[in-house]
Amino acid sequence: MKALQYLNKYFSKYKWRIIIGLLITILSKILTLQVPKLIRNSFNVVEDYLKENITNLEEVKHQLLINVLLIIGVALLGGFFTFLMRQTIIVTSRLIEFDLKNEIYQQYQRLSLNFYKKNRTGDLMNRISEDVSKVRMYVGPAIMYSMNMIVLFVVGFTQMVRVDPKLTLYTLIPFPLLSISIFILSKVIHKRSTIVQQYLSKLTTYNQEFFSGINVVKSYGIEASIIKDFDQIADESKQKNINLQKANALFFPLMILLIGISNLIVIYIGGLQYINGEIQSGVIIEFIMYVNILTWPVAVVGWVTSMIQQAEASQARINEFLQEEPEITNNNQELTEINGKITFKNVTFTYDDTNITALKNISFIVNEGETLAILGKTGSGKSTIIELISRLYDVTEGEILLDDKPIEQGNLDAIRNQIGFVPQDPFLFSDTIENNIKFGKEDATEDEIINAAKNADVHKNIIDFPKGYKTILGERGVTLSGGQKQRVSIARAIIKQPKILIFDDCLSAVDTETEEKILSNLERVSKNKTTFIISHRVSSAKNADKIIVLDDGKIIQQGTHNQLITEKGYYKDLYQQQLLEKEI
Ligand SMILES: Nc1ncnc2c1ncn2[C@@H]1O[C@H](COP(=O)(O)OP(=O)(O)OP(=O)(O)O)[C@@H](O)[C@H]1O
Repeated sequence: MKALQYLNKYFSKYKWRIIIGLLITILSKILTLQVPKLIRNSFNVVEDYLKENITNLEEVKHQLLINVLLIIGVALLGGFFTFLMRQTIIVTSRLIEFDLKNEIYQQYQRLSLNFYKKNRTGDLMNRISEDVSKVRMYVGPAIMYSMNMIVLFVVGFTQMVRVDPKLTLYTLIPFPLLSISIFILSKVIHKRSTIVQQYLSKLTTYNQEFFSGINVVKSYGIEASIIKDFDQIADESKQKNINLQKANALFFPLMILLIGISNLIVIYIGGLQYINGEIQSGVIIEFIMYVNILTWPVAVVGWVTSMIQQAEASQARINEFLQEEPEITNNNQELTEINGKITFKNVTFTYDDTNITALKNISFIVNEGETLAILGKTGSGKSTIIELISRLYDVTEGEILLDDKPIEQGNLDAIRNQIGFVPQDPFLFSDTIENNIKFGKEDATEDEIINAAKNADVHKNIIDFPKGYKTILGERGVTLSGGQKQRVSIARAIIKQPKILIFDDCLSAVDTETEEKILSNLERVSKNKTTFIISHRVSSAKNADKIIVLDDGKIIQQGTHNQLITEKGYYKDLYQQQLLEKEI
């Protein structure tokens, strides 16, 4: 129960709702338990008339009518309070669920990129949906049924003892047996349903991967083997489901058997007492009703216990994430002004998870408004430089200065707000093209959006779609080509008019002619902005103020285009090779 203590703050936040819920529960159960008493009275009145203890038939009719009206009234009122009980407690559980989801979501936003690298997306999604739902079952139904059970038992038991202590004792004999057997059965059901759930997610994951990779599956013609694998998982899943249903199928017969035994005891012992003249016939009916009313709360004990166990496990998983501290912290709360000068001083960086030293002793200076092009073979550390500038990671050794001050001392939001980043593999949301571009600047006007799209050379493609800028992208919308995606992503970065622009190999999917056009537009757009261009093409780098060439995390060449084409090395080789390709 330790993990669940985390929820105490929410219980305290909603304490009044919970207290009112508790009071309503008590009221509704007291009312429910009036019905057996009234029925006992009705039977006793009839019995008294038959035994001639009461001789006036009109009086009997009158008492019966009053009892019937009271039964209807009490049942209606009890129903109304049961409705109110659900309204208060279940609604409170939904409010706590909402708060908890928001808390986890805010924590997700706070955490650094490394956290996302270490944890799988499925796991992140599961904790905020599945695990929170399981916790809700504890704060809502589990608490409601527990209150229900306690109140019913205390009130019911007191009423029974008052009427007939001996019969009460006999009636309750099967109850421990009932709760133990249901507890054991609930455990079996819980175990089996967990396995069924695991198979369900196995099936979902399998299908999700299959649908995502449908192109590969179809082009390799391996549908038959996919179907075979699917059949196997589906067959195992079916078997586990059948096992679960077998356990489920035992639940009701077991309940009915135990209720039956209790009823038999009441009839037998009560019957003997009646023959001996110790009780009236109404008491037997009253006790049969108690058996039926009290059996259900006992039956849910096992269920409630398993709900609490599951919630405990889920909350422990949630707490793991909630207690995680972001590696990158904002050390300056003041919104600082940024000009865009970037200095790398002997920077070395090692990725925690793989222990790969991606950058080794890197130094360079990019003045405000200058353009730096970074070239190098794949895996040489180009993207890592960019991640450090955006402070997605902090350096392992050395120092990065922003406007001559350590980057860690700047306001994190201000830095990120002043960076327009176009990643290697652009991500567009399932939303309109317009909103995808505006993502960089929420309050952008239509003119600004069109202007950014024109500068990214994608405006003409967009207006060719029947719905233009309102075209929906993504799974149920239009699929853009790789080059079109890159250009929408460029428009998103430049609309922000940031101080620092970063293009991470983002022109790889466009032809050289479009590349030329975009580059000349960007030259205009990125005037006075510090710009980083990562590329595999000399054509993207040649106009930069400075060029650095990386190999295995080290700078092996640096200078301007004119300097580097005269120097023997990677840059000159690449230049000549790409010149040749152009001529061919
Ligand atoms: N998130 C990460 N976790 C661990 N190692 C990483 C991570 N990202 C990159 N690396 C490793 O760091 C090295 C440099 O990678 P980086 O992505 O910076 O290279 P790159 O020059 O941008 O390559 P490419 O041109 O293929 O994009 C590689 O060996 C890579 O495997």
